[in-house]
Amino acid sequence: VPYEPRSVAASCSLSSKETYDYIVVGSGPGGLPLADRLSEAGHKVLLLEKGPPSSGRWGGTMRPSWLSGTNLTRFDVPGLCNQIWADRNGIACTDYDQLAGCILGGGAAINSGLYWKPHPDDWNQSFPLGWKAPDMQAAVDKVFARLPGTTTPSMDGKLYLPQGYNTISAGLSAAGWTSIVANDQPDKRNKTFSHTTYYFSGGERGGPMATYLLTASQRKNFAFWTNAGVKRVVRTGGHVTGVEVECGGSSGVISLTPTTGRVIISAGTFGSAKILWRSGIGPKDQLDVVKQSGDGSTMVASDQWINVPVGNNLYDHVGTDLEIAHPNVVNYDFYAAYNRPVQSDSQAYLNGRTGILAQSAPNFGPMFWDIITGADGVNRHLHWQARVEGSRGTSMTLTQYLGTGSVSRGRLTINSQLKTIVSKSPYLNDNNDKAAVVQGVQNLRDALDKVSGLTWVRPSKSQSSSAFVDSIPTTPGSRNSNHWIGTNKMGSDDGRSGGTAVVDTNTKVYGTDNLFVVDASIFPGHVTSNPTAAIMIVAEHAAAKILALPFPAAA
Ligand SMILES: Cc1cc2nc3c(=O)[nH]c(=O)nc-3n(C[C@H](O)[C@H](O)[C@H](O)COP(=O)(O)OP(=O)(O)OC[C@H]3O[C@@H](n4cnc5c(N)ncnc54)[C@H](O)[C@@H]3O)c2cc1C
Repeated sequence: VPYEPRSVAASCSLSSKETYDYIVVGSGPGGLPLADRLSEAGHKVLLLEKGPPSSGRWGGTMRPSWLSGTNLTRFDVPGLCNQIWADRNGIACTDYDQLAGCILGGGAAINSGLYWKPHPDDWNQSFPLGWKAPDMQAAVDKVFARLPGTTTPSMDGKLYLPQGYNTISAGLSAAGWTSIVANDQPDKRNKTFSHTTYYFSGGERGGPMATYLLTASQRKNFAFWTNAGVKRVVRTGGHVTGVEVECGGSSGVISLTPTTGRVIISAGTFGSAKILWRSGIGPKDQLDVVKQSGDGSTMVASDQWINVPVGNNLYDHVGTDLEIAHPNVVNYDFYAAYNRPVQSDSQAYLNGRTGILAQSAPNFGPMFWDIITGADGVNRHLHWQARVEGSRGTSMTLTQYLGTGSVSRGRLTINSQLKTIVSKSPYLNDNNDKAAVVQGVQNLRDALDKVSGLTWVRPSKSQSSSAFVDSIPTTPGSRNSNHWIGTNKMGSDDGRSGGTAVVDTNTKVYGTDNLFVVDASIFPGHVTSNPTAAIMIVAEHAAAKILALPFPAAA
């Protein structure tokens, strides 16, 4: 029943004649802050989520037997996050060729919870005017006031199995890299290292589902439905009047408040592009594919199509995995913790939210950073994350992400089964991007060279950094980081007239007057580190901009 404060989502009600001031599509780190801020401002808001509930708080039920009788699911326990690699049935979206969460919370229900205040360059290098670092500070503060994050997720304040962290950080320190508290010093991301910051709280995942969604759900002017997927927006020219929703095997149209209603699409880098294409918004070649698909007979007429470059500007952190081994490193079997947990560990977690299972699998840390200035004068940011995982019992994998400053881009397209496809890989299409990755690998090898007892597994001692980087294919299968951005790029260069942008600097889709996109898909370029915090910050900033926008005059 809509409009009652609730602890679980209502089921969809397609015959409802209710109208809404805002319909927010998608409950990831983009959609949840929006839904909260818009309802906080007194508007009548409906949040539509395609997937099922995740966290026990919201009625989720997927749990191993040792969580029976609790209100916890696999999504709530940080140490069980690796389960996504073992079993993603009913959790991952099936209509993309890449991994994404189609579940309440989106990526924030299934990810490892790594959580970073962005470096000023993250905004300044690629975001448009109005979205530079000083403009974003208020939104940064709002997000971190709601969700401060922690470097010690276990409720006893201890870090468990820190041997890997200690080994690598001692090596970096000896090589002159500096220890920082990452979220206290977001501008220090050059030859620095820190403990891992998570958005977890109370020993559980928490995150936007336990903050923004919680406050929204307490308002009578807020409703949310799970298992309710949006097929397309319904529009007349540039004015959206509602959304077509599919749930429980049927479909129907949920309408906006006439004239002043608005739709915010926050369905993620793949999902938001797909909804736009199905709504007749995108490049002609992609709309032609939709026209030929099962959607064709009910698709908006071609003279109503809005030609903007949806799907271009696709990017993801370029992942490059190195592996070392060291006798001090202690491995923990997080996969076994699902069905056969070490009794003392599961009890510690259940009794007081303490121990190794309050930390993300597979035991991350340290995190470290490097900035490489390219021959083109651009500063490229490298984020490194170490985790206890690899081919040996004493291995650690050191993953390098190339983010801020990278200029390579790919393309997302849609096929006739309406599945989104990464048709042009976005990794290392630019020589200076590649040179930064190679230099970063070399800098790390130099830094860890003197660590006594450390063995390089990958690359081997004899392989050059350049040959090593060349040996890894530049395909999503070998390089993806699951940090996809960019398909609905934000900018002031209107994509209808040869520009690169799909949404303007108020996040409104060009050619429409009440359709917005707010999620990772609007990022013009990447940020330095794992993007969840940055996406929430973008959502806070967008909420303020959208709330300040005047409504169109009544016809
Ligand atoms: C395995 C994994 C690990 C990761 N680890 C980290 C990490 O540790 N730290 C970090 O910062 N980032 C991490 N990320 C990345 C991060 O989770 C994503 O960048 C982020 O969730 C994207 O946010 P979003 O709001 O743009 O989209 P999403 O989180 O993808 O949310 C989109 C939501 O929209 C819903 N949706 C889609 N289509 C429709 C539709 N048609 N109708 C209704 N609803 C729809 C989806 O079900 C989903 O809930 C990870 C990602 C993955 C997959």
